[in-house]
Amino acid sequence: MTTTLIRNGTVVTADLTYKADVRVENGRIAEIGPNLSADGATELDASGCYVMPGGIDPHVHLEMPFMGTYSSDDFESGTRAGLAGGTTMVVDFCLPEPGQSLLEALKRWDNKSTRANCDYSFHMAVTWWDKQVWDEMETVVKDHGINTFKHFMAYKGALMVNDDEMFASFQRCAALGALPLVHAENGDVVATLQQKLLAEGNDGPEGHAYSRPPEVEGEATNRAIMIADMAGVPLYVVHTSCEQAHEAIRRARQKGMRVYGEPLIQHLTLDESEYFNADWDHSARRVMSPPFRNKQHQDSLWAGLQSGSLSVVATDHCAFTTEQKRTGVGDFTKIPNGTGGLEDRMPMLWTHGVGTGRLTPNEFVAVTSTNIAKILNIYPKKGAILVGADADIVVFDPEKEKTISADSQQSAIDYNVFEGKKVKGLPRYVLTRGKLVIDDGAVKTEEGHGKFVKREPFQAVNKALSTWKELVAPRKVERSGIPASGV
Ligand SMILES: NC(=O)NCCC(=O)O
Ligand SMILES: [Zn+2]
Ligand SMILES: [Zn+2]
Repeated sequence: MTTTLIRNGTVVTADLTYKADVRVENGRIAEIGPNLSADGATELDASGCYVMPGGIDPHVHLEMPFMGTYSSDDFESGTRAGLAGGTTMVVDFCLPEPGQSLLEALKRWDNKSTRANCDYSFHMAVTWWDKQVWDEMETVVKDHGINTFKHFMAYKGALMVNDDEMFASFQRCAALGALPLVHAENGDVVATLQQKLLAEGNDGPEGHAYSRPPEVEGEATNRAIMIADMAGVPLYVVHTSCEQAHEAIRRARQKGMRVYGEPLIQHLTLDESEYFNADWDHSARRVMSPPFRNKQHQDSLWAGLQSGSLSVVATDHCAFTTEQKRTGVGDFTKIPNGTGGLEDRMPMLWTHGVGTGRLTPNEFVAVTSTNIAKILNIYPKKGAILVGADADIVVFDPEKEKTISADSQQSAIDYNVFEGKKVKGLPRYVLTRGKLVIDDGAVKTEEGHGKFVKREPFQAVNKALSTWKELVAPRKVERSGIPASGV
């Protein structure tokens, strides 16, 4: 493999900013320092740019079977879109059908992902529960390198699990050194509100937003946090969209609980007015769960990123075409839930975060890459600019501008929820394990270059929690002089 020298840039990591060149050899970072010699390396000029760890998007659904169809970006177009925007690793969700073996489902995901242009990993979803699932969770962790398990508290009658199943699975995660994830919405309340709205003739896409008020998310988030605490396991809450859910996470963290919240770039930058557009297609294209919220909720999410109560910015990239969305004409509950964002997460967050002074460049790196690398137990292989780390690097030009448009995007769908938004801050170069794939606007991705990233269990937080749990476990009180039974 070629040697590459990234020259004259400013290295920005989650905790440091300094001028240095970066040498890449055999897919890894080989040397970092001032004025490194070229030695026949291909040189990339990073003058005026920041040299940062490539983004990690821990929440994507590529070719996801959902609501009677499949999301339209697969591992090829999805990872190409990610790379174009500076994201060099994605984590998808393996979804067993109810009753299906977790290991069977994994085979399907292994087949789909061979087309990936960048490295990837999987979360395993727990979509049903019995002894087989309990058994297979161990194989998933120990033999397949998957240390995260997702639980849907919504999508009643499809992916949803109940509290008893969730508690059992969380306890299993604790024993295996794995991290449970939750989609936190009260699925029973949502289902009831959906039926009520439809009965009242409220069948348009705005009905989707009305059926999922912030309270259904706040309640479920708090419930999941309490269940995780009782199981003695950390918790990761995906797509945190509102103050009610953020409040529950903030409160738990202040009490010392290990709970991580993940806002999406969509919730940070788009609001609920999208659902009241007179154009049905416009609103339906933005139907996702949880729905977009108002400005107060957005302010809460930004504050969470600034103060550290929220940890990661993701996309939940789950892209459906306009035609697919139209399945829900006359019944909003049939509109496939999901929006795109993989190509736009980094530029949109830079523009609306760093560009407005809400985030520092170091905080930007933390929430797009380093924090999630630590949570997933893949740091510093990923999420770092350090000698020995994988050369997943974005050379980011803070002056480069564009207007987002579906006409020029990599995603396979026919629209973009950020259409018309101006961004300032874009990749000049992107390297995935040392391979230059975005070269000053030219896309040179290689299908199949991406490799599965195994993740070890028992990260430090699990160990700390299990030590504490053992210390405070119920213990029988040994008594002398027990009185005779009263019976
Ligand atoms: N978020 C969404 O609407 N679609 C993808 C599936 C999920 O994450 O809930
Ligand atoms: Zn979800
Ligand atoms: Zn999702």
